[in-house]
Amino acid sequence: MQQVAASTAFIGSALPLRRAPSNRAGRLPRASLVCRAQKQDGQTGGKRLVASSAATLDAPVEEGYQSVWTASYDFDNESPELTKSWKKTMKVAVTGAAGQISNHLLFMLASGEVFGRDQPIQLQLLGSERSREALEGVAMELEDSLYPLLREVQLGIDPRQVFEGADWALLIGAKPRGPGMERKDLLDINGQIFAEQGRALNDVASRDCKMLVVGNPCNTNALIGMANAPDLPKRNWHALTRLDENRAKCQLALKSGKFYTSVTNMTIWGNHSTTQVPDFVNAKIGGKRVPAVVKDVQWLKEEFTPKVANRGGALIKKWGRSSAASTAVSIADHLRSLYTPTPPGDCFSTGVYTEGNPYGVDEDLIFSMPCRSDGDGDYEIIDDFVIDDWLQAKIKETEEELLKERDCVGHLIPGATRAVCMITEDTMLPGEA
Ligand SMILES: NC(=O)c1ccc[n+]([C@@H]2O[C@H](COP(=O)([O-])OP(=O)(O)OC[C@H]3O[C@@H](n4cnc5c(N)ncnc54)[C@H](O)[C@@H]3O)[C@@H](O)[C@H]2O)c1
Repeated sequence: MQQVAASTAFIGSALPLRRAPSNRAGRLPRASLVCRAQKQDGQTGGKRLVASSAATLDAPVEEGYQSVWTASYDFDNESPELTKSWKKTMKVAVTGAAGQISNHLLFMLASGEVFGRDQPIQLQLLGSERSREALEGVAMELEDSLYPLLREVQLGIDPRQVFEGADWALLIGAKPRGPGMERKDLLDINGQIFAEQGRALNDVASRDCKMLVVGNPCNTNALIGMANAPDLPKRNWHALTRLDENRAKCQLALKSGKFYTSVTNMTIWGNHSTTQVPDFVNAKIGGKRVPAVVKDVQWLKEEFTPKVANRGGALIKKWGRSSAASTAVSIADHLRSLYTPTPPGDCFSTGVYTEGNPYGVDEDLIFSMPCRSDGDGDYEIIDDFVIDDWLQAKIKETEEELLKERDCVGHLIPGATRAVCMITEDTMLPGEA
């Protein structure tokens, strides 16, 4: 018998979940709940365990202490060789965990199809006050799915607790644009969320934590998060543009009549907005440059680009809600691209910090660029893309939009020299109708 103890924190009244691996014989863990009270230790800054007792979920907690739900368990393991082959548990924090995108993504993460079938994970799920109940529902579904790699699930509404020790933070939760809300208001409202989450990650996440911002406007939210997390590596911040890349590949495959896997070296430049630039100049179909295969240059310039950039809005019109499944798939693709060596001559798109970029883009933005990886979780910007006049002008346009966005959120960026919002036009996000 091997004993494994794990602890999980839920602040509030929800039931924590945990999953110890079942062994080959299919035995499941025996779980027992223990309620603990913890208080911030004034001297060390760490948490000090002050009480531990079997208790009910409603047990009163002394003032100044936080109630922390801890699940600990024993389980029979007659197959130690199996667990020896597993990697160290990866802690993956997900925000907006009760939302539409997460509803698809969490199950992909727990199944092992993203980080690998030998990679146990712990999910640390952040919801908003309003989504507490829904979050518990999500957790119940995860528990019922019996994923052997899912070792533990933590639920909470305080980023400082949910991000504790995170190796990855998938920052999906954000407020949608309400009726009559202008883009600059959205930038401010969501920017505040990401400033707070950046500070929390800075304080409690793993020192090598990687962040993927999905919540819109994702490039500028990532910039705000990064600026508020000075102790974490800036290159570890990503903004999701993989959905746009996938959409672009789909359109080129449809136009050329070739299977989508033949579309390679496809990148999206710039902002995840309607100014994004799907790059058909460098993309290839069957190893040939796109314009050599799709000879209709007018279609490439005038139809392909807006089709990709407005795909989200078109989908909302048809379906009445925004893309969630394909976004979750693109998040999984994004993560896999960082853990799989990029084939020679190919690339993937991600919004990354522009410091030292080889394309002359302003050096203090989160900007989508062509990247490659050795499969170690890190990446490099590919420096030999051909930038013709058409591409140059388009890249400039999306860069200018991001510079304006940055000025609008100067009040959320420590040390920013400009905080003047000059956004008058109301550019849409790709997911807006
Ligand atoms: N980058 C991309 O390619 C891309 C694609 C699609 C959607 N998005 C964006 O992703 C975001 C989420 O989309 P969705 O469809 O899942 O939305 P959703 O409304 O279904 O879910 C969002 C969830 O986030 C929660 N939330 C709000 N503020 C929070 C906070 N401060 N902390 C934690 N949780 C919080 C909400 O309660 C809600 O449950 C939106 O901003 C959307 O625009 C980005």
